[in-house]
Amino acid sequence: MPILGQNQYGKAENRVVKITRDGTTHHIKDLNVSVSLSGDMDEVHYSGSNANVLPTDTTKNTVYAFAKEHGIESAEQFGIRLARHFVTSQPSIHRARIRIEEYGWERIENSGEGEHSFVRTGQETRLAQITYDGDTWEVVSGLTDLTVLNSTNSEFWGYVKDKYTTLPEAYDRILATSVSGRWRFNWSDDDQPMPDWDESYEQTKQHLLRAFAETYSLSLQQTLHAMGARIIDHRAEIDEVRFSLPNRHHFLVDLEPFGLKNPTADEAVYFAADRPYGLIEATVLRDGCEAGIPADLTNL
Ligand SMILES: O=c1[nH]c(=O)c2[nH]c(=O)[nH]c2[nH]1
Repeated sequence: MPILGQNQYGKAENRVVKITRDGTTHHIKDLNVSVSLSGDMDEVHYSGSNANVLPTDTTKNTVYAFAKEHGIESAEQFGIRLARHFVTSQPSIHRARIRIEEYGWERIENSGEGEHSFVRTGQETRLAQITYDGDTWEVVSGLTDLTVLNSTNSEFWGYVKDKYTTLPEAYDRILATSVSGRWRFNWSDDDQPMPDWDESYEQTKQHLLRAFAETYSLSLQQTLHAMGARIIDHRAEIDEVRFSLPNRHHFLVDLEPFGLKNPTADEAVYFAADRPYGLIEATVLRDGCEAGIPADLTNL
């Protein structure tokens, strides 16, 4: 009989919005939570016996009940609580992986009573993935869709040229990307003090933004490394950072046909291409640590 391989199951994309009322000032948490469990699941696959199966519907209910019962302190904290619950409460479940996307909301200042109006932030989506096997924790946090641009301090030249190379060397170009990043924490067991997840997230985001802004770039690869290195150097709780950076090319438009010089000393007009795009991906590791974040971030 063919043998069952790796398997996992759970409820994906539970959309949880929690409003907390502090008098007339309200707070909002907006998450997309995916639960994935594995354990003694041979029988349900081989014979259809559901004796070991906690229904995916129950995992969904647990997400909502925990949001009410325990609150959502941070995406990581919420994921840790859920993972611990599934693994410790069900003998047939040996491993839980919780993936969370968090959408940001900003307050709209209004002149009416109370603070209860919000606008979705156009910035990044925050990400967290928590994996627990009853013994060891792995927490990988990150973000996606954080779009950044430097309008100077970027060059690209001195590259390999073959008979297909047409790219002109650039000594002053736009460097733009939409940052997708993941970082792995070295917190792995309950005896270690837990990081302050929100503080860590905010600081890590500031470090990667500062490194992007402050690096005089000779390639997006160099900028990527500077972003990762700055995080490793400043955040002791993080051992590994991986980025996937699409190079959002901006091409100077040829305006000669219209008798216009482009660029001029103080103005330039670009065509912002959406595809194809260069895709620059790399991991930056703390010395002596092993990589754990998969090469393809869509697999995380
Ligand atoms: O920063 C860059 N890195 C590359 O590898 C590359 N390749 C390319 O065509 N443009 C760029 N820019």
